Amino acid sequence: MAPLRFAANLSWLFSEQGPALSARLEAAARAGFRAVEVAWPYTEPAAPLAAAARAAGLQLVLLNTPPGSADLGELGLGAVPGRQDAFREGLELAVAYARELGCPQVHLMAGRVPQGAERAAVAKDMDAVFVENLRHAADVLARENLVGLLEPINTRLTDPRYFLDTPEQAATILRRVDRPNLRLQLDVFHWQIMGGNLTANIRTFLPLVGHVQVAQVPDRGEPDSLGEINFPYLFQLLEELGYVGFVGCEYRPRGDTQEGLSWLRAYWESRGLAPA
Ligand SMILES: O=C(O)C(=O)CO
Repeated sequence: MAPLRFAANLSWLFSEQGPALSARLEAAARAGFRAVEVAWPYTEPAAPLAAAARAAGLQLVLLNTPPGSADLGELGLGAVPGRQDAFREGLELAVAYARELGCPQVHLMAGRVPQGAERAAVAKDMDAVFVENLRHAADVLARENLVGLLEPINTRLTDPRYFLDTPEQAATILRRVDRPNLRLQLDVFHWQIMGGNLTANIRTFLPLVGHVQVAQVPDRGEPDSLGEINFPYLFQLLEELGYVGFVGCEYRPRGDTQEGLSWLRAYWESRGLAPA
């Protein structure tokens, strides 16, 4: 069984280093990471960011398509009717950053039920828009040898208006879009909140999974913080099932990020891996 490869999510970890991604990259490398992910790197030019990642010996493995308009309360545009042009523009930006940064995966954010709309009234239209946008995105990504990811985000605790919120919904959409370079982003935090049954769901949906993210439930802290999920068990399950993608550490440190990484140092030690 190959040990899991962890990626530091620089949008959540190492915030004590300040907002500059270059400082967070250096801190992640010092902590022993070899890979990172960033939600939206677009506030910084791509070339210096790529140089900083190379200098730190880090691979960027995931970034998101842009969130859209804060004024409209948007968090992604993939499934939002009337925003197809903006989704395609955002996709082009994400692809340009992925190309410059050598990032192989793009999280194609579905987005929220628009303000003022009722989910039941717009769900069919949003589903059709999402499928059409995903077919376009898959073809654009394929030309760059990139993978697109669909992430269900829980609507019970984190984001009640998000359009895509269960692995079943995501799997159905993936089947309808039917593109080999579109895969599932398994965020354990969201799956636990939306229904748990993690062992069975991971076994069922892992063939579709291109990326995993972890955080404890309910406080979204470190995997070894007090909560519902037994991560040593889940890490072993992912290894036994032969998962070879990355595991994104997308959680809110209780204090200093480095001090909170004892769970990962313990994992590396248990697998005979000495951080650099
Ligand atoms: O909110 C999350 O879990 C995400 O991964 C968004 O990028």
